Amino acid sequence: MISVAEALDKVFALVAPTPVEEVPLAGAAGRVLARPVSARLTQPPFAASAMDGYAIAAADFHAGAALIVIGTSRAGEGFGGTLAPGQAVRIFTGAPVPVGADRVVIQEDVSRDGDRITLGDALGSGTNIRPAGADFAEGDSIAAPRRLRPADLALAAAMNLPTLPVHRRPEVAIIATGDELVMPGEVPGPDQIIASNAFGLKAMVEAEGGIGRLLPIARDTEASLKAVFGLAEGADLIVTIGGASVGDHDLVGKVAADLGMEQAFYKVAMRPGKPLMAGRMGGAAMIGLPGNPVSALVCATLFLLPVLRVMQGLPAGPAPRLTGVLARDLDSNGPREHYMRARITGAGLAPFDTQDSALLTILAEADALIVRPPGDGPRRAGEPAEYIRL
Ligand SMILES: Nc1nc2c(c(=O)[nH]1)N[C@H]1C(S)=C(S)[C@@H](COP(=O)(O)OP(=O)(O)OC[C@H]3O[C@@H](n4cnc5c(N)ncnc54)[C@H](O)[C@@H]3O)O[C@H]1N2
Ligand code: MOO
Repeated sequence: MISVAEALDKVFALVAPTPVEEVPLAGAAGRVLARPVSARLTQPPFAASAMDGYAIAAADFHAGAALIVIGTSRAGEGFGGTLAPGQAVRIFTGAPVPVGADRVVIQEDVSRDGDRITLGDALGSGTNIRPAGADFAEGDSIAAPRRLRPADLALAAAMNLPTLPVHRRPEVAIIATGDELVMPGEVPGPDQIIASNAFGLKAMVEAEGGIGRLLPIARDTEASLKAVFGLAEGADLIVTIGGASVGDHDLVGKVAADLGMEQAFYKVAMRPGKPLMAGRMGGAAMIGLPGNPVSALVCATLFLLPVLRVMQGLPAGPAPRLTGVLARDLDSNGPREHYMRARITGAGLAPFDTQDSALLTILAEADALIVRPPGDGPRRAGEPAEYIRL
């Protein structure tokens, strides 16, 4: 059995970034910028007032100065003339600072009588002027690759970039397998349960920037599995759930091989998630997840999300790990890397008493996976431990 790190490298080797497409800013949130983009203009394009007040010359900046107001500069319409010492221009936030003015005195520090103003006794020290280019200059760039956050979109808009080059959303076909499964809302037979994993997986795929395509449930026959694999045509990645283990009805590996899958690995030294497989199948990468709900979603956290990032042009790397302290003692770990469902509490990381990989209620309550290396000795409360945030 290979380690989680080795398996992850093999999964990364199965995929490449998707092609680049140009999308309107309004649809670019969460997408990954594919190449650097440059500002088409300078911001602010002119020296601008940061406050509402009066623009004056430096020579007049002293308490009690009496000045004549000769015009107005407001955002969208500046003052066309030149200001001389002894003069002031009424100015508003965002407006161009007139030629000849060196600072803006806020209106709270000024008394006005008709066209005359007198500066007060306690004047603030700042110029209240934002120089041209204070934010960015024409040609300045946003680096790539980069997951676009709201502030990035506002910045790109300010740079006068109406569209951005991003990687196409990877399309992920999700195939649940098993005779025991029916869809939510259906009435299960006496030996049946509801297919749940695919809904969690689709949500994970979409939160990471991909498109999740739920295919019909494949039954435990070669013909049914083959038919559903056929429906995955065109996907960048095929994810199967279940049928991965060693039982007589675990057919995913066999059918995938019959359909030409080149297997990169089968079985990983991890808990949960041991019967994980991956390979390439036709034009797509394929990841075969174990059927137990927690195993499927933990494997997706460790493999599917990182691989989706790579497919969108982001650097290859494992699920980010943080360090916390244990809220209670832990027994020694076995030979597989253990991802323990845990809660982050005031006292530290508190693993749930039961770690059965079938229990979705526990996973839904968990906000961390404590990572225990293979063979890790017993641990005491208060010792540091690595974890993955859920
Ligand atoms: N003799 C052995 N038996 C098992 C081994 C082993 O090494 N030797 N490994 C166990 C481990 S670990 C896991 S994990 C499971 C994984 O098995 P499969 O991937 O073949 O999964 P299934 O048998 O199809 O299903 C397991 C379990 O999960 C339920 N399931 C499946 N799909 C869904 C779904 N879409 N939504 C909700 N629940 C689902 C299924 O009904 C089963 O209860 O194998 C162990 N056995
Ligand atoms: O490893 Mo299985 O994935 O324990 O439930």
